[in-house]
Amino acid sequence: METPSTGPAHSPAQRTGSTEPHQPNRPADSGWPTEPTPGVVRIAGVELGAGRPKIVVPLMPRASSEVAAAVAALHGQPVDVIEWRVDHVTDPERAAAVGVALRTETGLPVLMTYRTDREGGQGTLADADYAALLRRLLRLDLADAVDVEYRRDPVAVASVVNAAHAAGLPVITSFHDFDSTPDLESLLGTLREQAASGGDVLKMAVTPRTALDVATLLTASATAASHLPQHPLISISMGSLGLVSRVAAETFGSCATFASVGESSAPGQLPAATLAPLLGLFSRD
Ligand SMILES: O=C1C[C@@](O)(C(=O)O)C[C@@H](O)[C@@H]1O
Repeated sequence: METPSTGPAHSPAQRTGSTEPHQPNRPADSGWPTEPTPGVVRIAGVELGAGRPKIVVPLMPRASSEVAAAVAALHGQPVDVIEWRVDHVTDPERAAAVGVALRTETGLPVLMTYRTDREGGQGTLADADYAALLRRLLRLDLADAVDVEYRRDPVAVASVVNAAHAAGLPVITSFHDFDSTPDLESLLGTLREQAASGGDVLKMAVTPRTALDVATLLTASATAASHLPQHPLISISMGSLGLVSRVAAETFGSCATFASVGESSAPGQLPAATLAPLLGLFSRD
């Protein structure tokens, strides 16, 4: 079975195969196929939508001084992609310095995410400032993919989507519900809207109250996997009740799953080292 990377053994040069500045998802740099494979999205060469679900580990440094320790903790851990939770940076003016420190400390691909409290994060930026911050960090080449909460102001969403795509980077659109699990039609509706707003990978993370809610999320995931085959999905039923969605991700068509190393960023995340062998158990390879 294909296994995840373990920790920050990669250097940026190893990742791109060159010592040139990192230009993710640009085939000329890396020898990646020039024709995109349908339904596969690459984050700096890590394929979402092919093979086993990829393990994404959120890191939440508040300042650049915390980056080295956060990255060191990844050593020997199964991790494919780092999610940089920009909303935890105490001063948004310092976010670029944190991103540079991350790039310096690890060659692992970086998914950049900024969330407000409604979306499970710490951020307080209004939509226009949120979009401006993400666009600035993208211009500085501090991410290999960006997450956008698609229900924000459409103008702000479009500006981030366009900036990412202009840079050759994929967009993960997200829908979070920390109170409930919408019904099946609503969940499928959010995925269709995410696709229409430019998402390459579509994510839903919802909260179950009953086992049937978990089943609803899983049904939405399996249904969308066959109806929207161009878009890899990430489907999460949060909390301990929804754990099956994280470990049986592959069974229900989810291309990635979030896991912790140290602090977790959402209810129900397992430690990456616990999750990796469980993903293997559910693998069809
Ligand atoms: O969207 C997600 C998924 C997540 O909420 C989870 O449930 O694991 C964790 C977040 O860090 C990430 O941005």
